[in-house]
Amino acid sequence: MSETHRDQYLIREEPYYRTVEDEVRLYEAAYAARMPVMLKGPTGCGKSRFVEYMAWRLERPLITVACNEDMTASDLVGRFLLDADGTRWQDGPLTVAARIGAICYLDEVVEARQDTTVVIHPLTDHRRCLPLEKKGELVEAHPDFQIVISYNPGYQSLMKDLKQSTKQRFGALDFSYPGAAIEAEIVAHEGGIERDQADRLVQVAQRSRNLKGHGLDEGMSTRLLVYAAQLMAKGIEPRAAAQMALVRPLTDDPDMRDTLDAAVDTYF
Ligand SMILES: Nc1ncnc2c1ncn2[C@@H]1O[C@H](COP(=O)(O)OP(=O)(O)OP(=O)(O)O)[C@@H](O)[C@H]1O
Repeated sequence: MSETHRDQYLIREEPYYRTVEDEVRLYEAAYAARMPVMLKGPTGCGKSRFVEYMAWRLERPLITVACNEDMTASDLVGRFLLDADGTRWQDGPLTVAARIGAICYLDEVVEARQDTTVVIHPLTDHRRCLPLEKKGELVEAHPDFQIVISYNPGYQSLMKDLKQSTKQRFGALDFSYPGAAIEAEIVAHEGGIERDQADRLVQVAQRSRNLKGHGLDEGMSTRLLVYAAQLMAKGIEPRAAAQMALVRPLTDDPDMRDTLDAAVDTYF
């Protein structure tokens, strides 16, 4: 595999990542052991940003796959394609990652069907290999290869959960929305607004998070707070920005919308 091929997956510039706890040290140790890692936490709380940051820090290529329920094992592993000269094998992202020694990040892996998820099993234990059954090849993972998955326990249902035999192949790091001061620092930095405005956005979000399970499936994510901040930085009045970025995406229920709008009005 050519160096150029590997290079295209390298992250050149340091991604902004605000450390929350001990996650960098723990991840580094897991990577050093080439332990598969599961990042658990709600949507938009910094999991993807963390993997990008770690890939940059460790100088490893990063291949990200957004999983969905229509995804098949071939989408991960590869397939034969028909072209003018006949058939040609094309590696899927997991196979590419295993060959070039990338960190392969499977985002929202629980979305994938279980028969798709099991293809990662031989890569996540001592075998560290990937059988390409259709091609009749056994790919030995490059020594730098590591698999990382993200998983939102909140969305879990009986139909959609990872098998124990999958879960128990990973070390897991818990992610959640950071404490108010750190989250405001992130929102101010990412959104380009003053700190006191960011503090207020975080207060609104914290209110919404208390409503989780009481009419809301999820509270406002850090990602949404960054969106609101970005609108404010473009000159949109805070109330309008908060309604557009924080309240409307979250709920279609008129009562809940009024409750959240009232929370916005308290702070802006
Ligand atoms: N600790 C952090 N440091 C820097 N930015 C952060 C941090 N946490 C969250 N963010 C900001 O929040 C945004 C959303 O985070 P990210 O995309 O990593 O979420 P995620 O947890 O991967 O969500 P999903 O599961 O929906 O993919 C980022 O683009 C970034 O702006």
